[in-house]
Amino acid sequence: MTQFLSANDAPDINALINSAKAFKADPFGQQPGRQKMVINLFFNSSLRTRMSTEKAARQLGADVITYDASGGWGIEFADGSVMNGNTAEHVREAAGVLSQYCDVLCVRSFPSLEDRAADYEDRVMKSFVKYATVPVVSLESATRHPLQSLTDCLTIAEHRTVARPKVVLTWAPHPRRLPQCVSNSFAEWMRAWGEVDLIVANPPGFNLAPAFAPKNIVTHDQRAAFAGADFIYAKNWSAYDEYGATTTNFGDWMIDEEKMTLTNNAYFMHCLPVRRNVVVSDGVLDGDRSLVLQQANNRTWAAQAVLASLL
Ligand SMILES: NCCC[C@H](NC(=O)CCC(=O)O)C(=O)O
Ligand SMILES: NC(=O)OP(=O)(O)O
Repeated sequence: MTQFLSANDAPDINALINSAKAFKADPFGQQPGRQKMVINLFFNSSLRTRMSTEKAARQLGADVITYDASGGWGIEFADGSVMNGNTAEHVREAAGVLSQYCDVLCVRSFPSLEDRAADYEDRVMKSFVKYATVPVVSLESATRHPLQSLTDCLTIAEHRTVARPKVVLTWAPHPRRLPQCVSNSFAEWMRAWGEVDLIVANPPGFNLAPAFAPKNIVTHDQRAAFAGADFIYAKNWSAYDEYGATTTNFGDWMIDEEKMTLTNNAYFMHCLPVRRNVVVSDGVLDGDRSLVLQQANNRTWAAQAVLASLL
């Protein structure tokens, strides 16, 4: 692996899952990070990604610097721009400088949700890849969250009781408009992994980009989708078609105990952070089929598998 931005960068997902399992069993078992440096650059908030990636780097023997880029110099991404506005340095210099300070560069940069073409070009992440001379890891870009998705594969692999579980990715209400990244990436990885039957349930107008969720796996009937499901993966996302739009007219999309009875005693999954009693009821989140804390734990092992491969 030379970078980690999408499922395309992981030619063998089961090998990564097995590597993550090995680190979970023996966190300090390999130290490919000794005398190496990992830099984490965050343009947006984080709890899990920040802590688990730092922990992963340290357990591999690496040193790690985390930088809150939202409080730093404004970075320019447009080529040929006359920089007489608010941006103080160009990504060409920023990426070039940081590459001299580290062996792996990890970046989080959410979408604008204003300009679909710009967001779906993944310009920020791609610019760091273009101008960095070290491997780049996505900590959630404008379109994807691959470390979360690898974690989700690991968590499903650990908990499935049938070879090919039914997995439902369901839209859920939220008071703010959120990125499509987690959901795009989850669908991308489930399909690339090829070991689950994936259905995506969302209200009309909220279909994900067809490249991630083709029409034949999408339904607008959440209750029908839940029938016989082994895993329910909940997430809000804003609209792709009417880009960035959301609704406060949520309808009956929150996940609660009654809906979970439609499933095959399914596990409940969410990447966190989650809005209680908006996305999911307390009863489901605190219930014994909720995997949200196990998922957050698995973030460390997934990050360790990826960083070990790149270091
Ligand atoms: N990294 C995991 C999710 C990050 C982000 N969630 C959020 O912004 C939630 C914020 C809130 O609940 O206000 C998202 O949906 O992509
Ligand atoms: N799941 C996840 O990425 O959480 P953070 O946004 O807190 O890093």
